[in-house]
Formats: sequence, structure tokens, C-alpha cells
Amino acid sequence: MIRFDNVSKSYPKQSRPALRDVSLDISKGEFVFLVGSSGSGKSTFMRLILREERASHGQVHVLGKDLAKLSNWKVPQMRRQLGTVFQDFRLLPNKSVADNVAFAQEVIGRPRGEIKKAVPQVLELVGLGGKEDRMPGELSGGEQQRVAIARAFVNRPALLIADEPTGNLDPQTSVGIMKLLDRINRTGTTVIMATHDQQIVDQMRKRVIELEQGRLVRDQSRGVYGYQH
Ligand SMILES: Nc1ncnc2c1ncn2[C@@H]1O[C@H](COP(=O)(O)OP(=O)(O)OP(=O)(O)O)[C@@H](O)[C@H]1O
Repeated sequence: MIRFDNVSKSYPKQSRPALRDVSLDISKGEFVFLVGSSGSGKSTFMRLILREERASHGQVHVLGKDLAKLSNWKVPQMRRQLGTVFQDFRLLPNKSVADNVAFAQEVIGRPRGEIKKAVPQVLELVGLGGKEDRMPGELSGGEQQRVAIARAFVNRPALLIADEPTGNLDPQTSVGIMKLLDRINRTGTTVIMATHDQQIVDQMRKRVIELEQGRLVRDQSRGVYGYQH
């Protein structure tokens, strides 16, 4: 599903590369935690997968495609198969919960009837049944993140990328969000999650990939958080 072959990424005017010679494979259906101290390269790793950035050296394959060879006009089509969730939720503040989720389907041209059916279903799945008409500002942080996950999942992406999805949430709420991501993973969606949350990584015992100054320093199945701040 994802393959990095000797991938390095240097940003202009930066003395050291953000990623150095990273090689790894992530298979369909895996759940992977990406850990490492601030600045170790986690966001860069995810931006390469989304083709928001391009590798300086090496090859990035996503869903069987070499991203260096993917023409720009095909990028949106590729991204439709990826869902993204962020620490700061990124909901549209003036749209209701249902409309936030529906929007993800509208932009890819799904028929109205299908949207009408899919939105309540996915809101039910994330535990927000009955809150369709609320505005994001009327929800708790945990609920807002559930909306963001519903929006990311409504198009049934092959891969869900979550960048510190529990970063703004208290420990108990975070556990609920993790259970939800685990459930989504069990439907067959591959999940890659960058996190600084030691408790969650230690509890879930999933594959752990650790970056340090842009290098892959650990790749462990059923791993723990491991590094010190
Ligand atoms: N757009 C950019 N332009 C220049 N340098 C960048 C850019 N994005 C990241 N970097 C640099 O690349 C390195 C890796 O950053 P990256 O954001 O990938 O780390 P991170 O592990 O996601 O950090 P955090 O946990 O704080 O989000 C850092 O040294 C950072 O300053």
C-alpha cells in the first residue's frame, strides 16, 4: 500500500534534511504509529504520502503508484482514496455536523441520494447519531474530532492519515477516539497515526515506527512509545 525506497527530503534553505534515507513498507490493513520528537520528520513523512511535498531522493509509492510519476492532474484522484484527520479538527465552522460530512462527498461528485444515506450512517458509526444539525462550536473537542473522522471516513478511504488526532483532547476522550480509529482500521482501512501520546501507543500495541532527526531508527510490531522527550 505504501512503500518508501531510500527516501530523503530536504527543504530549501535548511541545513539538514527533514527525512534521510527512509525505507519501509506498510501493507493494506495495518495500523501504524509514527513517533519521534518534535522536528523528527513525522509531518514531512505524511506530507510525502499525500503528495503535498515531493521526495528529494528515492521513491514513494502509494496505492501502487510512484508519486514522482503521477501527473499533477491525477493527484486529486489519488487523494480521494486517502482520508486525513488533524489535531485541530479543521471543521467548517458555519456548516452543521451533517453538512461538514456531506461536503466531503459533494466535492467528489457523489449523487445526492447517496449522500443522504451515507451521512447519517457514518455519524452513527462515530457515535454522533442525533447530532446531525449541531454546529461544530456547540460540540466538545472529542465530538468535533468524531465529526472530522466521519468526514475522513465517509468516502471509505483505503488509507487514513491522522496527525496527532488526540493532541487537543483529555486522556479519557482520547481513548474513545482511539477505539473509533481501531474500529475503522478493522473495516480494512489502513491507519497511520503520528502521535506524542505515550499512554495510547503503549496501550494499543500496534506497529511503531520511530523517526529521529529524519532517520528511521525503530520499526517494531506490537511496539511501545519508547523514546524520552
Ligand atoms: N515547509 C518547510 N520548510 C522548511 N523546513 C521545514 C518545513 N517543514 C518542516 N521543516 C523542517 O523539517 C524538519 C522536520 O519537520 P517535521 O514537521 O516533519 O517534524 P515533526 O516530527 O512532524 O514535528 P512535530 O512533532 O513538531 O510536528 C524540521 O527541522 C523542520 O524545521
